Amino acid sequence: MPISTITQPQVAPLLKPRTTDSHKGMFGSVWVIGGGSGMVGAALLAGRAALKMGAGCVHIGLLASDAPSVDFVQPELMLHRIEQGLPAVGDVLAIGCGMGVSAHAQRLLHDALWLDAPLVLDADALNLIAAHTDLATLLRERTAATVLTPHPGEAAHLLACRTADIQSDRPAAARRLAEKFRCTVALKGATSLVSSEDGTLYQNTTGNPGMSAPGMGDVLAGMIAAFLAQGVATTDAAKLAVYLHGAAGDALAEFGVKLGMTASELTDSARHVLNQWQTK
Ligand SMILES: NC(=O)C1=CN([C@@H]2O[C@H](COP(=O)(O)OP(=O)(O)OC[C@H]3O[C@@H](n4cnc5c(N)ncnc54)[C@H](OP(=O)(O)O)[C@@H]3O)[C@@H](O)[C@H]2O)[C@@H](O)CC1
Ligand SMILES: Nc1ncnc2c1ncn2[C@@H]1O[C@H](COP(=O)(O)OP(=O)(O)O)[C@@H](O)[C@H]1O
Repeated sequence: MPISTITQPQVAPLLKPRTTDSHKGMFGSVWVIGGGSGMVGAALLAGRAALKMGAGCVHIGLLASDAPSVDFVQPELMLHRIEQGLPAVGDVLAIGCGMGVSAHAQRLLHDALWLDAPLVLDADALNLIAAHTDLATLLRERTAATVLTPHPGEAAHLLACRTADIQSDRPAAARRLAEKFRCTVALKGATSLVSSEDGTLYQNTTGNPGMSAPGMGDVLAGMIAAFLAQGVATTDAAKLAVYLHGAAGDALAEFGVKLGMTASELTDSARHVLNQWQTK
């Protein structure tokens, strides 16, 4: 099956310019659940990215016992410590960033998979699904939109193979994941691939090695969630986010920010690129 390349003219119009009488209620609410002990930053990065991609409101549910109650860098975010069950999440839930694989994380993911709301599953949510067949079954049986965002290591866990096997035939891996779990899949890495549920493949050519830095995947998960919350269709949201994420990295590289690029800088760059597209 041919693989089409994602282009700016395809993805830039997917997010419509705002009307003059718009209000925040029109742009959806995103919840991010993750941030276990020592990895609160992953959930903050995802939540900040969702906010800066235009989501109407963003809540972050943190598992860490020492979770902060406010993000002083981005006080627009609403932070919650999740001690027990899944809260009433909004329009879209991104779950897994820095979440860990504790029994608590496993229970939260179990309940999330039952939700009739779009989900973005990243990082430890993927590792948990790889490790627990009941979660994998729930995922396959979901009817609401789901996007999986594995890096090659996570993809290998999900397909019970080695990272090298994934890398040796990335298109086959992306398609197998989409068909196995009946989801849209963004298989990350240099030249990320997006597969729709039916196995249609799209390759992304934006991005550069400066992006091989911690937290970049957390930002991508937040971006996809924000676009879903704003009404972009599932596979389109993944394509838009993957292309824009790479383009934001390329814009930073053009300014000489290569080695030492940070995920926070990439988020701001993505906002800049997105706004440039909207004014053209
Ligand atoms: N600030 C924070 O709080 C942050 C927290 N974070 C959180 O940390 C948690 C652990 O997530 P993580 O991805 O760092 O580790 P992990 O799942 O063991 O995978 C690493 C292994 O995967 C592979 N691999 C990955 N990419 C590859 C590629 N392109 N190409 C090829 N292989 C690739 C490679 O495997 P190998 O080649 O060794 O088999 C590599 O050794 C998670 O919850 C995350 O959200 C992070 O987001 C960072 C910021
Ligand atoms: N060499 C590269 N070229 C293009 N994109 C890259 C490169 N290295 C990393 N990326 C992108 O950065 C992100 C890294 O995500 P991930 O591995 O999940 O990191 P983390 O877990 O630290 O957030 C992915 O979207 C990936 O496509």
